[in-house]
Amino acid sequence: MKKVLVTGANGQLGQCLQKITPSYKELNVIFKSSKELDITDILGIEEAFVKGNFNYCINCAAYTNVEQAEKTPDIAYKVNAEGVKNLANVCKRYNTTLIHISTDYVFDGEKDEPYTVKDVPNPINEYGKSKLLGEKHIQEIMDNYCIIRTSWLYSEFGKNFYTTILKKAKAGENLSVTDEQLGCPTNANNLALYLVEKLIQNNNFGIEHFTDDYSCTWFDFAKKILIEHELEKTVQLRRDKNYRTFVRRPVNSVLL
Ligand SMILES: NC(=O)C1=CN([C@@H]2O[C@H](COP(=O)(O)OP(=O)(O)OC[C@H]3O[C@@H](n4cnc5c(N)ncnc54)[C@H](OP(=O)(O)O)[C@@H]3O)[C@@H](O)[C@H]2O)C=CC1
Ligand SMILES: Cc1cn([C@H]2C[C@H](O)[C@@H](COP(=O)(O)OP(=O)(O)O[C@H]3O[C@@H](C)C(=O)[C@@H](O)[C@H]3O)O2)c(=O)[nH]c1=O
Repeated sequence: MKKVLVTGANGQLGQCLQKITPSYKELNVIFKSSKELDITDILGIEEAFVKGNFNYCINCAAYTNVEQAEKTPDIAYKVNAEGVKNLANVCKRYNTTLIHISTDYVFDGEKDEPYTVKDVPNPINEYGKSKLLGEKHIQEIMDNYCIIRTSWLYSEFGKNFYTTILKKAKAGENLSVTDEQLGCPTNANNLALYLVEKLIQNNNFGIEHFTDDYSCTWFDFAKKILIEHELEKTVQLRRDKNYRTFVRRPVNSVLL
């Protein structure tokens, strides 16, 4: 039986993991929400690990509000860099393998081709910079880790592009969506399945990229969402070249 701690358990990916792990009898998974375990609280983490005997920690905890991170970067760095550093230190001490989730936004988006794990990150916004610092802390501190970069996560849980577009469309709002970014929408349920398979196979080292293997623009993705819900005839979807946003985002963040 493998004992696994999941941090940030009430977020999107955490909830996808909560949905599937009960059917894996070889895993004993302990889920901790931000209220139950704050990764910026060193003593709290220590207390969880001293009692825990965890073989693995899957870190789903993060500050993911890209717009707000640009306005108040301190909170993003506190969670995405310092919080991750805390986890890396404690995982090392208790011989726990850390599986950490990172993002396509560590890249600057200027490449004409998909980004591989060999490409050098160069984030262009505070969220991406804070996530890259988290990656670096893990690499400096640990040997037993897996950093999985993914992109454009969506699911039925929480606030993400999919649920936002659907909510707007169902409320009858006309949509205006940027076609200025290219990336890989990834169903968080698929990532959850991949993570569980990794735990079972004990196959967990270094940096990886995981996506659903097709790329499109946010505009294309919005169109797909409308079609899936048979809303394409009732809602007007407009291509937007100047969607109002405070933050620079990578133009191409397709991961290979
Ligand atoms: N969403 C996306 O499109 C993508 C996400 N990722 C990465 O995937 C991972 C999972 O993302 P996702 O599930 O979508 O994100 P969510 O924002 O849905 O979930 C993140 C969770 O982390 C929790 N959290 C925030 N601060 C802390 C803290 N100090 N201690 C413990 N928990 C905390 C949040 O709790 P609370 O709500 O209470 O603040 C929330 O439940 C993250 O690392 C993210 O960077 C990568 C690529 C794309
Ligand atoms: C809701 C909406 C967004 N947009 C634009 C804004 C943005 O450029 C893009 C996507 O919107 P979002 O708010 O989902 O963008 P964003 O928060 O940048 O999404 C990112 O989140 C972080 C956590 C990641 O790690 C990334 O992989 C990526 O998923 O679409 C529109 O053009 N029209 C709309 O109606």
